[in-house]
Amino acid sequence: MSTIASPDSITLIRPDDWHLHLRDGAALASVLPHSVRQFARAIVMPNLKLPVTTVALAAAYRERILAALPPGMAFEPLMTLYLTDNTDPDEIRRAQDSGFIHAVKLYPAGATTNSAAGVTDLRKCYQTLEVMQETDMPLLVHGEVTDNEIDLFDREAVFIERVMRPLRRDFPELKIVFEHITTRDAAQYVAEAEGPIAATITAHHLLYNRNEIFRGGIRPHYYCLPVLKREEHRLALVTAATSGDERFFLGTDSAPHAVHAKEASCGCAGCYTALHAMELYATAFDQAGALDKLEAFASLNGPNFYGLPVNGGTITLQRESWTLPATVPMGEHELVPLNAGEQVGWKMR
Ligand SMILES: NC(=O)N[C@@H](CC(=O)O)C(=O)O
Ligand SMILES: [Zn+2]
Ligand SMILES: [Zn+2]
Repeated sequence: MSTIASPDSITLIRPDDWHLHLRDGAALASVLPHSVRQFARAIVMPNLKLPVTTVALAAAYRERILAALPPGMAFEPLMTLYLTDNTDPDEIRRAQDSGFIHAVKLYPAGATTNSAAGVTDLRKCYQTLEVMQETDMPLLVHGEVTDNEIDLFDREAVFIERVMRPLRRDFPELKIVFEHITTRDAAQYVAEAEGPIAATITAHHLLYNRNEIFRGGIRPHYYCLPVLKREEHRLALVTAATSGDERFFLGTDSAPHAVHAKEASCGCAGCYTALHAMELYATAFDQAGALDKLEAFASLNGPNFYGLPVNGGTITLQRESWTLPATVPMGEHELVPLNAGEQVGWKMR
């Protein structure tokens, strides 16, 4: 392994982002260069306004992403399909044959941004899940129940009991990624479960607890789903990410929303971190005294789970303070990145 850890500089095998929102159209063109600078590949989420429910839609979306790449920049979009109550099991076989679709995403209907077309009852998907298990197609899970009786902060923990355990009992060989985990419950569940399961962890859930949403007033740019949790949960996530356990890997969940959609009476969920993702992860691992564990988390564990080769090339992160811009363009609008106008203590070279 090529890791050279030192207090002021770290060189890693080029990392990937295993959970990313790129949107479409002019917004896609604005945000894509940020991820391309940071990552060699990304698992691209299918929650467009018109969800990416078929191989044909995924192929067209992939072409739009490739067409929006800055000239001379290499980046591989790893496409996903959006699971619905009606996903045809044969679509999974076509997806597996396509070679460019690497996973299928479960959004419980109503759980998050553009999830209205999501799954209302997982039992409706059992034939499709059967084919996924058989063909080794991973299921990526937004793991929150949507029941209004369940407290917002408990929705991930309740999901484990109500959905994840029955699902994994019925499909023990199905590859599952528990996306953007936010609780000690989820970290423990993934660490201890039998069979092919992994989890992505965002930089913001490693760095912040729920106080951040309310520090000095309501701060919509720290609002995402699943929502930030208590400090004890943040600490459990840091422990998981820095443990060296190959089940945990990097997924930014960078989720661009225009500033007017975030700073509103009913603001959208999502934090934008594509601009400075590796810097934020370096900060979190550095704070934990675990920079030597960053390469496994960012560059090795993901490809290992997905059965893809590790990237060639390296990136270098240096301890150096720089100021995040207040806004960046997003098509005809602007977006406010996480940490806008603040100092970040690491810089990617
Ligand atoms: N994470 C978020 O808060 N938002 C994501 C959707 C998601 O990943 O749940 C988005 O698409 O905006
Ligand atoms: Zn999600
Ligand atoms: Zn997401």
